[in-house]
Amino acid sequence: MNLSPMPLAVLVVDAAGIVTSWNKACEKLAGYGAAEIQGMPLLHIVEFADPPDAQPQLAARAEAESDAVLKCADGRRLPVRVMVAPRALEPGPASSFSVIVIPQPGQFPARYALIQDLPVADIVEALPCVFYVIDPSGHLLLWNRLLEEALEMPADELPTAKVEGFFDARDREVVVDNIRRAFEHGHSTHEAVLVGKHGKRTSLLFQCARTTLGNVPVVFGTGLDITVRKQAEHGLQVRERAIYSSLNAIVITRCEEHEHRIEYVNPAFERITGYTLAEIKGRDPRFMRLDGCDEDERQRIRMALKRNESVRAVLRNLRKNGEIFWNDLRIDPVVNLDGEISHFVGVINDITEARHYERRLHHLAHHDPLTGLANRTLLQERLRQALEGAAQKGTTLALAFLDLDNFKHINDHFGHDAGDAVLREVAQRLRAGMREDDLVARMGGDEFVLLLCDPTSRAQLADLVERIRLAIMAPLRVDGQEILPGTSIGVALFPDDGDTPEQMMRAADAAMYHAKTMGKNNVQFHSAELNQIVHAYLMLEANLGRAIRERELVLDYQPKVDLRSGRVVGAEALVRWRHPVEGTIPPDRFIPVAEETGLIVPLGEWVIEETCVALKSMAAHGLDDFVIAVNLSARQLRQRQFPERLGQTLRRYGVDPRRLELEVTESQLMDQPDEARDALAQLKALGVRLSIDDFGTGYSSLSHLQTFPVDYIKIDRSFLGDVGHDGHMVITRAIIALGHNLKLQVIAEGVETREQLAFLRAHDCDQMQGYYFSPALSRDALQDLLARDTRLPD
Ligand SMILES: Nc1nc2c(ncn2[C@@H]2O[C@H](COP(=O)(O)O[C@H]3[C@@H](O)[C@H](n4cnc5c(=O)[nH]c(N)nc54)O[C@@H]3COP(=O)(O)O)[C@@H](O)[C@H]2O)c(=O)[nH]1
Repeated sequence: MNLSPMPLAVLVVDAAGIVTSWNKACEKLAGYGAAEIQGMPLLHIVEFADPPDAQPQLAARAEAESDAVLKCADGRRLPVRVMVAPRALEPGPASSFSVIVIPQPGQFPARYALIQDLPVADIVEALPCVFYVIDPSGHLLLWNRLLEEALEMPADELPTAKVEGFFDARDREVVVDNIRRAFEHGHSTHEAVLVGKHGKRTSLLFQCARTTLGNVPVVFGTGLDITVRKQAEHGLQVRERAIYSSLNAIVITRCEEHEHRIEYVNPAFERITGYTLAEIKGRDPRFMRLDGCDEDERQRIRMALKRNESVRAVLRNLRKNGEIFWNDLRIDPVVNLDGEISHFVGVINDITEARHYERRLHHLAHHDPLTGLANRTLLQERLRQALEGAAQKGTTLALAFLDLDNFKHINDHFGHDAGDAVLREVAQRLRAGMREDDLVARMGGDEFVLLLCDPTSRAQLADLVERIRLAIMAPLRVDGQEILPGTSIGVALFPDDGDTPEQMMRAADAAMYHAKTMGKNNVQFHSAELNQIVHAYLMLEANLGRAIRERELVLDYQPKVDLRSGRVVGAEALVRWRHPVEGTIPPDRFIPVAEETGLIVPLGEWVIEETCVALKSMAAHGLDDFVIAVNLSARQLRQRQFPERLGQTLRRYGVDPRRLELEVTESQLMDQPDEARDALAQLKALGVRLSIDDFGTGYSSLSHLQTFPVDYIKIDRSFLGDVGHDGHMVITRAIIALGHNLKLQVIAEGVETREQLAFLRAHDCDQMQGYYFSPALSRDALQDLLARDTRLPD
């Protein structure tokens, strides 16, 4: 080992205490040459202070400090302290020792005497920091390799460059100031960034001191590379600013023995909660909790904190002003440099607005916007829950489907605003009739549903539903006009009619359909037979459209006979459905379905076209005064474009309008007499004939009757039923007289017996129609009958 650069005096001795080597500092201190000392026993030059008889072996002095005297070459006895260090890394007896000799205080040689031989240049080069010497002109006189590396400049370029140019422009003024201060006051300290020739940036902490080289005052010093620390500091600052500026509230708690105390909250926390850091520092963050709420979430947080785990929870907290806010909270443990969890950081996201919005959306998704009632989705959810609950508890449940009667008519006649007002009022009436636990829903259009939990008995349920029906029937005024709503109600019961939502809905729907077909405005309970009826009805509905398209419908014609001449003067066209499987289906089974579904419009158009074909064919056979009557449905009559379309059809087929008769029932006319009168007037203007069918059943007032532009009235066949029945005969006679008074021809329908015929003839009725003469015939059969000029016998 080369001991020469060491400033301490060190001797190396073997286990026997013989000097094997020593350093320059030792030479200087004791004044011996190397050759003199080599091989000398240590005790010849070092005299330990302890008495000779108690002197321990050298090994025993290891790691201990002893007072001694160094016997110098010039005879001086220098008081010293001696340290003996075994020269072995492993434990066990050492084979040699380092003996460090340190002069006692006050005995030290001049400070630099020990180091004057040290290689200063090497030391400066090896310094772990930048070294520099600057002259008063601001140029470098001396520097080390680290400075060259930082400046990315070769040694020969450095002396000519001014020092301030080595720095970042922002630091130059400070640098110059600090160099000047060191010249003036002897020292200065500053941080600055050195910028290398190729852009390398090094942050340095400069320590400057003044000295003189010869006569030249200089500033010299070191620059410690603090780039890494600066970057770390910068990173910390950025993170601190980020926490400070975060829109999410951040709370940092210190955790000590499972206690959590607030140490820091950022401005967003202060803004969201209303509490300042000063107010809540040291408190447990749970002081914001809302008692009695979100217990499960809070329990999850407690468990996670106990296990030092991250946790996310959504709970309600209280702001300082007492307001509740929804807190989407994320808590994470913070590990310190020792790997221990010292803190927790909580990020609070105020999701109150989002929650409200979510709730609103949820409400919108589950409620009908017009009435505020539950919608189909919510009904299905609640029905499922209610069925599960009832099954568990063994209770009953009722589901009632309500469909407003003639709602389309309300809309068409009073306008959509009035329709909406009716729906809102009906919703209100339904709500008023329900208990807290029951549910009222609107399925869309004019369909409502009631979910009635655990009705006490079927009779009471029937009573309740009937009261609801009556409540809905109460007149209401919209824009000064009186509207009379009505409803058909179908009821299904759990467990009798189904035990799944789908079965219950189907059963209630079927019962409601049945109520419709039973003449509307009534209540029907579901039953097995009803199911079949409704099934058949629905099948009919599904197949009728196809029947029209596939031409499965046919027209038969029932002859009408002039009672005076006995001649066939016309016929009534009656539609039949030749069903490929079920055979002939009579019109009174499918016409109401067609009415209900709107299919009556295309069906009615087809009937008129078919009648035109028949009339054209008859005209071709010379029967150009023959009249065919067709039945008009209420919907057809209400259609605004109907008269125009009829005119086009007649023209297209080249049919004389006087050959076509349109039959409209008395009740259709009396439903809305003013509208009916206008519609009839337009039809009359085309030139067609008009008759009032089923006369006597629709309670028309004479004043109305006078104003309808019709040609015939047809006495309803119920009045002819029993000729011996006084009341019927009186009515029939009166209708004939009334018709003649109004200059109308009177037709009797459903004539089945000779007695009826005789009665009609006796009372001067104009025409008859009925099985007595002929049932409805095919077109060919009718043409045959006409060709043979078959007449009614006298
Ligand atoms: N809108 C449309 N309605 C139509 C059309 N075709 C028929 N209908 C209506 O269907 C109802 C039933 O008609 P239908 O089963 O054809 O019965 C008619 C006759 O067959 C029957 N009739 C005729 N004579 C007698 C008789 O002596 N006795 C007796 N018991 N019944 C008899 O009466 C029905 C005709 O009635 P009406 O229309 O009132 O003249 C019926 O309401 C038809 O209107 C159509 O194309 N469109």
